[in-house]
Amino acid sequence: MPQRKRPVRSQVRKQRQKQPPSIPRTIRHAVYILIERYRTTGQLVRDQVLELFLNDEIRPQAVAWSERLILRQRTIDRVLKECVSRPVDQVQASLWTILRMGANELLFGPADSQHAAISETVEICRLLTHPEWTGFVNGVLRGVQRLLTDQVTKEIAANAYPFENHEYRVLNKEIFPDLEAHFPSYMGFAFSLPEPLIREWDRRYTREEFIELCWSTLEAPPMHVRLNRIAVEPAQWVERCREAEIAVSTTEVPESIRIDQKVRLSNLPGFEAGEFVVQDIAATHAAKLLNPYPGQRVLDLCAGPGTKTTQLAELMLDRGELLATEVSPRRIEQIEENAKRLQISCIKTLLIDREDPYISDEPFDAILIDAPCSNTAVLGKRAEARWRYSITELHLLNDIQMQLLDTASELLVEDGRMVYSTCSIEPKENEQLISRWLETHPEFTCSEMKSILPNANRDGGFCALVERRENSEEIENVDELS
Ligand SMILES: C[S@@+](CC[C@H](N)C(=O)[O-])C[C@H]1O[C@@H](n2cnc3c(N)ncnc32)[C@H](O)[C@@H]1O
Repeated sequence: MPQRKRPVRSQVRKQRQKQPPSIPRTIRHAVYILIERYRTTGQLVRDQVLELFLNDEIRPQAVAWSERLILRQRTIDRVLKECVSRPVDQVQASLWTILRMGANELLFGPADSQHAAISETVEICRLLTHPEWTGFVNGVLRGVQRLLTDQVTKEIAANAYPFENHEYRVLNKEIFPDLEAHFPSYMGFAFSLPEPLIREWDRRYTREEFIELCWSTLEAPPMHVRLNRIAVEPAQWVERCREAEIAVSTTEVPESIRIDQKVRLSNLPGFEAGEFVVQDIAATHAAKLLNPYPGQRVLDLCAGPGTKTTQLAELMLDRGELLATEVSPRRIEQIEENAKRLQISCIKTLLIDREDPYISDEPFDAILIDAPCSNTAVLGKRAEARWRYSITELHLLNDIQMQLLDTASELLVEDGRMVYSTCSIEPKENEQLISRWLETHPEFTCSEMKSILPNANRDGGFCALVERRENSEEIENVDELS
């Protein structure tokens, strides 16, 4: 992305006088504010959107447009560079944001709104009191429009980019890298993924698997809810949805139900009564692998916002002690809100210090370590996560993950069980990390692993059961789901 040159003092004064209004006047203006704040502060769109004055209808749309822009940023930039005649590093960063907004709408919005996409984006320049930008923005966006055709194809091609439903929208020029000579590079630009991740996936997967995986990073899978089995039977809940004419489907996991239409959570049966939480099927495996019993003393080490904590409590039939620890005060609040809504009383929360995590003098029977990770198994849901991925970041995460395993192992009773889980598909923070940790902890062994690749219907993820060697066999069972 182009870097803004350091402004001279008189320009700073001029810019201060030209402060844009803080209350969004239009949806595009809201998108501009959200993207600029994300660019300059790193604050996530979802975290900042409530600070803007937006009505309930416009807010989700502004979030969707902004997140799509962030997610498809690399593809958008590739197209824009084709249409911008001046050197890209001479375009101011906020002007580039406006170009990205227009290109986002042209490339991914409905075909019949192209005229509005250009004229309304140009209007943003005036709203921001930059009338001098209008001609340039208009010219570049008309260039993007000229690249578009109304054709789609099922095949990847250097003149086509992934659009929707596994179809590629055809451009009238080959602007992406040549497929035969530079296949991974094509994938990076067309699917808007960072180079280091593309290189990893190219090494690990066949071409078909690679393409399928990249498609899964573009859109969130359908929403699933996990029913609170203490409060409700799946068959009854599904029946109540059908009576309320809400389309849902049962899945291979009895308590996980797919929601097949757009609906507010509060309009699903039993929201207030705590009959369900939103949770993807892939995320349900870790707590089940830990399999805590009623009456046990259990630790959920990285618990916020509490989705798996409540699942552990349900498996314990709300009997015993379940300590949920977190380093984030906001996430502690969320765990407490979730426990309250689900009417679960065995959960206690504890805010801990990242550097010096004192948790308890008493050991635990079972421990879940749902570690912070690169999120590569849920990229379709987390628009910004792909841009955090790097080898350096992975090393930093590995240090935290190793530390969490150390902390947990010291708090486990002699015959206790611990499960390490991530929402990543990177062996470096999954299988390989567990192997490395076991090398320095020969008293432990891994007795089961589950690795799930994401696809159009579900997230991916990883979980591993780790037990003390005296009480367990060598690896019995490695379960690979793809
Ligand atoms: C993958 S999320 C956990 C999701 C949660 N288990 C659930 O199902 O809702 C990882 C969490 O670990 C927390 N975290 C990060 N570093 C930590 C540490 N050193 N100790 C404990 N928690 C940590 C983060 O704040 C984040 O909430």
